[in-house]
Amino acid sequence: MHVLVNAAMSADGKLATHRREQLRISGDADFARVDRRRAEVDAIVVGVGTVIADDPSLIRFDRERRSEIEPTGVPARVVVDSRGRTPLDAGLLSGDAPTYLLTSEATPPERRDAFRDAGARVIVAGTDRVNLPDAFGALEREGIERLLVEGGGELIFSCFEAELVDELSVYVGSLVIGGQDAPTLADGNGFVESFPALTLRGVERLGDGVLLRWRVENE
Ligand SMILES: NC(=O)C1=CN([C@@H]2O[C@H](COP(=O)(O)OP(=O)(O)OC[C@H]3O[C@@H](n4cnc5c(N)ncnc54)[C@H](OP(=O)(O)O)[C@@H]3O)[C@@H](O)[C@H]2O)C=CC1
Ligand SMILES: Nc1nc(O)c(N)c(N[C@@H]2O[C@H](COP(=O)(O)O)[C@@H](O)[C@H]2O)n1
Repeated sequence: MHVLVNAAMSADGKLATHRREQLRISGDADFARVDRRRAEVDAIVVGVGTVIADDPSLIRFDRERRSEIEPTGVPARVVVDSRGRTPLDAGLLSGDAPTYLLTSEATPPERRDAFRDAGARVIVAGTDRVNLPDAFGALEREGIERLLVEGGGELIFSCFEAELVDELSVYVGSLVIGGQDAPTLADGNGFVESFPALTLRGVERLGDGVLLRWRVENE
């Protein structure tokens, strides 16, 4: 499996304001690039914090690019949600794309059934919290080879912590958001002694911001 993390942050490293409301950090050129990347993957992944904050639908992608590389199918949507907090009327449960709910045993069976009734494919991995290596392994067995993780910061940190990330792309927009409680690119507990090593692969001006691309050097 190949895992790409892509997100947009302010010059001070924030993904959104401290109110955790969706914020347009990318400009048109970067959104068009993200749509191309979405078209190239098998699934787009977000954490339940992002679902609650943004209610994304994740069905926007560059359809021309998709038809060039993959004549059939659309990218699936995936939410990482240990306790089944995703609202049953969430945008990513509607539309034609398949949706996976990666959850844990903490979600009661009847809540899991409600997600199935809403059309989701439910994968249980972990006792209290989603075990990401196991959950991503289950996605792989479903034929999902290319994953695009869009955030938010807590999920991105966990993906790095579990050494699941192969590639990192960050669009740095020309704004300062500030706020010690605003989400950053990698939140969670943070690393203390050993840090993921990155190799810089690209620096590109896109509109009024900069796209940075790294390869992740997992051992
Ligand atoms: N600028 C950008 O590019 C983007 C910005 N955002 C912004 O980010 C913010 C949301 O980020 P954030 O609050 O960090 O939430 P996340 O979207 O990262 O979701 C985190 C939640 O996912 C659940 N989860 C389950 N298993 C795991 C696991 N193994 N590791 C980590 N999380 C797990 C947890 O909830 P539980 O325990 O209940 O399961 C956790 O609280 C919003 O403001 C949104 O707008 C989001 C995406 C992109
Ligand atoms: N690349 C990027 N740039 C920004 O400025 C953003 N705010 C985001 N947000 C991500 O896109 C999701 C919404 O997508 P759809 O509207 O459903 O297509 C949002 O939930 C974040 O994951 N991304």
